[in-house]
Amino acid sequence: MPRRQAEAPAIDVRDLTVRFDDVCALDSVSLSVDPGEFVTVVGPSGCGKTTLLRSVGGLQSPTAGEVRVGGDDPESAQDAGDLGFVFQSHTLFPWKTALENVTFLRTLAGREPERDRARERLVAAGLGDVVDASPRELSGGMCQRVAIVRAMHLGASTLLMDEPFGELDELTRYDMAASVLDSWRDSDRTVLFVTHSVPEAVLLGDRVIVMADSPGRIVDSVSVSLARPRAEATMDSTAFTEQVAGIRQILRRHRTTLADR
Ligand SMILES: Nc1ncnc2c1ncn2[C@@H]1O[C@H](COP(=O)(O)OP(=O)(O)OP(=O)(O)O)[C@@H](O)[C@H]1O
Repeated sequence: MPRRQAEAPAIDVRDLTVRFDDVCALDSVSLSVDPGEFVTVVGPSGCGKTTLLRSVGGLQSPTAGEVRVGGDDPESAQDAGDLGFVFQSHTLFPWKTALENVTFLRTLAGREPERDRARERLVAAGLGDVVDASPRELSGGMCQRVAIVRAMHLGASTLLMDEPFGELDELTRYDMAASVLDSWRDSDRTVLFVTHSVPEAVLLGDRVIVMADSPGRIVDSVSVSLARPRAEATMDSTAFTEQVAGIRQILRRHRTTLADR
């Protein structure tokens, strides 16, 4: 019998509440993500985006509610190599080269390292000259790119990305966005992607989840009606500008000021 339940959502979050002492980071959040869907999450600082991602990844226990990944609990999904992560700051192994960092997670998950393919991915990410360099020889942005390549190379069916482009300069940001979109299109991978940038959320996502704070909650889910494939030029279209403006309006409507708290 296949381990994955065919009809199960890739990610199923039900009535998830996470409290830290007197902070309600997430208040009864529910979210269902279809297999193969690319879902982006935006919201003000402190609204619980990272807590949501960490909960889906099994790195944060719920105070109440439930999280399933492909029908399993997140810990089992992670053990099976079904979950890949990219965090705001990279978590490379300092004693391994860029290439070894990319192949090592596959080995840990019991898969073939596919070194040649890993090398190709690094070259495509503009890292061809530093394949054999160690992280301490690379800039922060280069390390972050290695971490993104590593997550894509792992081949996990669900990828959780938390502000992965935060450390990258403007142009590299769009190069990496294009690379993530290419890799996603060529797979049946599900992506949950947190960003502070509404344009980035619209450029990448099939759907944008809009969150608000105090308490952290989902206030809207907006389908992105732009055709794929999308590229930097997509951002010049009127349809793109309108979607971005619509989401910014939702964010503004739910914005709390310090005086509201
Ligand atoms: N381990 C923790 N202990 C105590 N409070 C925490 C912890 N983790 C998060 N919080 C609090 O929970 C709330 C949500 O934090 P979280 O990092 O999920 O927000 P975020 O939307 O990702 O923020 P940002 O956009 O600034 O990264 C914040 O008020 C934060 O201070």
